[in-house]
Amino acid sequence: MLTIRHFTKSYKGGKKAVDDLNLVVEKGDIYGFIGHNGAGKTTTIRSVVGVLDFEEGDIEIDGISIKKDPVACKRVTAYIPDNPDLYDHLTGIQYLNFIGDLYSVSKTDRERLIKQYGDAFQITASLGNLISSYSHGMKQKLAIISALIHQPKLLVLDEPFVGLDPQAAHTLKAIMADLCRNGSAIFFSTHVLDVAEKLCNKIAIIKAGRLITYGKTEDVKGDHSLEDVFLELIDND
Ligand SMILES: Nc1ncnc2c1ncn2[C@@H]1O[C@H](COP(=O)(O)OP(=O)(O)OP(=O)(O)O)[C@@H](O)[C@H]1O
Repeated sequence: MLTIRHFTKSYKGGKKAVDDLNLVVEKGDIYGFIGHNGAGKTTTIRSVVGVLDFEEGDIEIDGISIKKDPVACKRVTAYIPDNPDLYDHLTGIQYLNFIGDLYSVSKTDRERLIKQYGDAFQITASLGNLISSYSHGMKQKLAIISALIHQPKLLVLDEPFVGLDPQAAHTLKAIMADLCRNGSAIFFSTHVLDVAEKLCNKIAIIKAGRLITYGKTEDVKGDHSLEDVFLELIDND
């Protein structure tokens, strides 16, 4: 579903933020992307979703190169950034309908999914209110619902659990598992290693722009906790 080949990205005047990264996310995978601050996670994620240009390598989504046909790639991808920037002057429901229109979601699917996810995140009663009146967590829930209503083949999330209350985090984990059981793929960054360990079937660890290990969670962590493996790799590699 997502293939990253020899991906390399430098910012103007800086060293390589990501250097020769290769990764494959298959249908049904929940792939956790972990690394210390500044390791290159957001740079990779923003390039995968077509927000950031890159000079070397290629990224394919569902077999299509993001460089050759970015619109086709975006049509099947949903992206939830770490700090979603929504339209404050719209109500929650207006925003969801705007996204539904962009992705040509039918009226029936739209109503069903907004009800399903709105109820799951306990935000249905607030959807008629202006986004400017929402708390940070409510904005994050709205961004998540807007990503889910177009039923993406690939869901990409940057630090999705930061700012969510425990109940919302629990709901999101259940939805992520459900999506992947139904054949979508998820690629997400996180610093919450115990969540990554429980939720992800695959893990990649990045350090200073280079992947230092990746693969099935049980192979990456062996008999140890993911936290122990991560700390050891980050210290010793
Ligand atoms: N707009 C930018 N201009 C210049 N350098 C940047 C820019 N954005 C990121 N970088 C640099 O690229 C490297 C990777 O940053 P990135 O944001 O991808 O890390 P990250 O793994 O997402 O970190 P965090 O966990 O703190 O969010 C860092 O050295 C950072 O300073």
